[in-house]
Amino acid sequence: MVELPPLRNDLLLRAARGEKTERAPVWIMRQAGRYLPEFRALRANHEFFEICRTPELATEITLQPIRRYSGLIDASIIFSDILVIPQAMGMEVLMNPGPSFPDPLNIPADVAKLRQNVDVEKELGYVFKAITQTRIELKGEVPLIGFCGAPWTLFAYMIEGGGSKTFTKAKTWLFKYPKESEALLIQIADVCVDFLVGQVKAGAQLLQVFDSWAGELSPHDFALFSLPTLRHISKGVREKLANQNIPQVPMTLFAKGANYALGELAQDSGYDVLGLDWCIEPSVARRTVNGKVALQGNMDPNVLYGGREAIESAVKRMCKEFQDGINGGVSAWIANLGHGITPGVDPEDVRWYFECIHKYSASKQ
Ligand SMILES: Cc1c2[nH]c(c1CCC(=O)O)Cc1[nH]c(c(CCC(=O)O)c1C)Cc1[nH]c(c(CCC(=O)O)c1C)Cc1[nH]c(c(C)c1CCC(=O)O)C2
Repeated sequence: MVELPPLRNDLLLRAARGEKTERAPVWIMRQAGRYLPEFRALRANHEFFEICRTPELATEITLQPIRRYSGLIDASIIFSDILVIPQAMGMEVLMNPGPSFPDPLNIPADVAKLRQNVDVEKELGYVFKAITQTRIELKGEVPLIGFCGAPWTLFAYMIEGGGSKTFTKAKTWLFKYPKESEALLIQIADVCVDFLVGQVKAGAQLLQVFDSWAGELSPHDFALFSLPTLRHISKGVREKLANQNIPQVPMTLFAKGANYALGELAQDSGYDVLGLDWCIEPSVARRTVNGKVALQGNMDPNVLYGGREAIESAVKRMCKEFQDGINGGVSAWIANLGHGITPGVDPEDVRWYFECIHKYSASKQ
């Protein structure tokens, strides 16, 4: 491993480990994205996956929000996409403008077309290079988050061939071919484990798993088809890091829409932080997880379209909901949105959001 600059702002890592912090660390999902003019300018000249595969470009985009919001933002997240795993498994994925798979998995026999035993160094080494380069260029200003998609969410894309409103095809697999589905889900989870371990080796300081479609499953089916693969990932990553004498990093799970499973996820899923969407009151989430994990979230991203007053009052209320009442500080909370930021938000309103988090989450000594 190359020598990387030491971290100068560890607020995110302390909160992720469950510590009370002087104020909430803050970052936003999709913080390097289309709402930023500097992103759109670079994106105008390059294909989406070309940027992902070119470490210099991925590094540059990762750093854009860090530069713009220097001193206000407490984490960077490597610029990439959850769909690089299906690509590593041998599938073609286009982005036009949403993701689309020209040749999705139609029947279980199609799984044979996938690359077995994926060599992540070979297929995804470009992400590792981007991570190391970003760590060097960050000069320790904020920690760098690595990530991957959760098996159920990736399975859904690989079978639907893109986004979906009904998930009919993916669910046909679950209910018609449950054994084959479980096998494919674990096959994906194994790639996730190696990919996440490789990201830590390259310099990622926290890992986040995105189960964006968790809320499409019933609680029963989430427990049957998604949760075992999420556990497989947390356990597998920790074991592989331990075996290779690599220090552990905190792990976050964002299972969007799976608020029904919060209690169980907090108990024993192996994640240190649970991400929340905006459909649950923070105070309810706090009671449910009962101090067993840190929480991340959860303002509705659309509040950012509502102007400064709306943003301030939503942040103020959210901070109060997450506060533990001792001296107004926050315990184990990472401020974020409840999902990714969308195009069209004014970057200056995002600055205001960060400023409000700093103001209202600070402990009053
Ligand atoms: C489901 C999912 C995807 N990708 C991702 C998820 C999980 C999180 C979530 O639920 O939103 C995760 C993701 N995608 C991207 C990141 C980069 C890091 C970050 O800034 O958060 C991360 C963490 C960049 C991106 N990924 C994508 C863009 C925009 C594409 C563009 O530049 O044209 C960015 C900045 C494209 C993408 N990628 C995906 C979709 C559905 C789309 C198109 C629609 C959309 O933009 O929201 C798949």
